[in-house]
Amino acid sequence: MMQVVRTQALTATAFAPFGDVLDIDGAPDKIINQGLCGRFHDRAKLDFGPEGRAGISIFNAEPRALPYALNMVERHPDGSQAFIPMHQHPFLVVVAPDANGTPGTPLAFLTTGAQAINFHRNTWHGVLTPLATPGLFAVIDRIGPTPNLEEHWFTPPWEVRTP
Ligand SMILES: NC(=O)N[C@@H](O)C(=O)O
Ligand code: NI
Repeated sequence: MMQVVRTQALTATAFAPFGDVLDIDGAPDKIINQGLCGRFHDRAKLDFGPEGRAGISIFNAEPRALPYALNMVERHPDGSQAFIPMHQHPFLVVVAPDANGTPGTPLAFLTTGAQAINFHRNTWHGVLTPLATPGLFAVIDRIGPTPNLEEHWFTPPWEVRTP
């Protein structure tokens, strides 16, 4: 019997146990560039571990559609991972709490199109999941000597649906 998880709007508060939401909500921390730019300063907890370093990669991902079969979540024990869209389309962000080494009930968020996210180290999450073309993202994550990947496959998959 397939279990259903309903999408909800991404907010910094709801996402806080899992990571950071990067957006321009509220006033900027600094006004720079002769008053022509607001800087929302240092808004993500980046973590690349003692052996790793920061890397920026570009992901060009196939768009998915809702309802979405969530077959797998993964986590990166050695570092954080940020998804920064290079477009303004909402995308799907799935996370799950850890329950003694396996994921608990997943949560599914839809971004506004003007949000980026940063998963904290070792947070169960769905892989990058665009919902439109281009599925173009900058990804900031750990480059290092270890695999830095743990996967958990759901059988049966969860079904991600809008409310
Ligand atoms: N594997 C990879 O580079 N990306 C995944 O970690 C992901 O979360 O999409
Ligand atoms: Ni990942």
